[in-house]
Amino acid sequence: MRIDVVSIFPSYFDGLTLSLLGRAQESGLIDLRVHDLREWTHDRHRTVDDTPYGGGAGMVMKPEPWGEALDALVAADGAAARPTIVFPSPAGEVFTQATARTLAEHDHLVFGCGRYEGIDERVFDYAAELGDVRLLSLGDYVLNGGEVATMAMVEAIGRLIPGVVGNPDSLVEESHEDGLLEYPSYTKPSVWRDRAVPEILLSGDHGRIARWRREQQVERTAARRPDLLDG
Ligand SMILES: Nc1ncccc1[N+](=O)[O-]
Repeated sequence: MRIDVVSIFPSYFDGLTLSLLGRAQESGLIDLRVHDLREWTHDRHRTVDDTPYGGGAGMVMKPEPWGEALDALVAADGAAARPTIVFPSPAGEVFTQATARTLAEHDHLVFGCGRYEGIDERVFDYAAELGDVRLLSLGDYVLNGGEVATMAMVEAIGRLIPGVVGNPDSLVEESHEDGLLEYPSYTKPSVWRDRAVPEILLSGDHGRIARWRREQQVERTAARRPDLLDG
């Protein structure tokens, strides 16, 4: 999978080159390319924003640099399939594990990180000519830009790509994989500060252990995320 990220703070993504995703990039499973939006400005101040039409506080990201960036990144893709172009936004649909699974199937993702009060709306419209546009949100709160959300989404998507995570079984029994929160985990010592590991887990009875774990999943989900049980 190729992932292009466009941001005015490209160094934000240095973290993605570490550990799991770092190894995936070395092995060629993920081709991550981070770009500075200012590469596509032509004035001395490398301007990327301006005041909003209609008034209002803050600044809006200008369409021109985004248009040139998208042209460069999608065209570079050659005749390949249309990319999916993600704009992280609090005004987007919520990004979930299901979204991550879907996007992990794609060959080329482009992430456009907005800053300020956002990106000129015509950019999303133009982007739809180049690829499948998705405005996605991590949740109902406001960050200063799309970079942190892009880090989270790239990690959630990247780890689902076959070969990125050492043991694929560890992807199966995770929260949200089966619509429930994951069961509690324990390791040695069997007693720690007078707290013992549940006896059932020491029994060796794998059938009973599986049933206990499922009960724990349902109990925890009902207590912490009853909304997941409505589905
Ligand atoms: N919550 C957000 N706030 C600002 C930019 C992006 C966001 N998001 O969740 O994708």
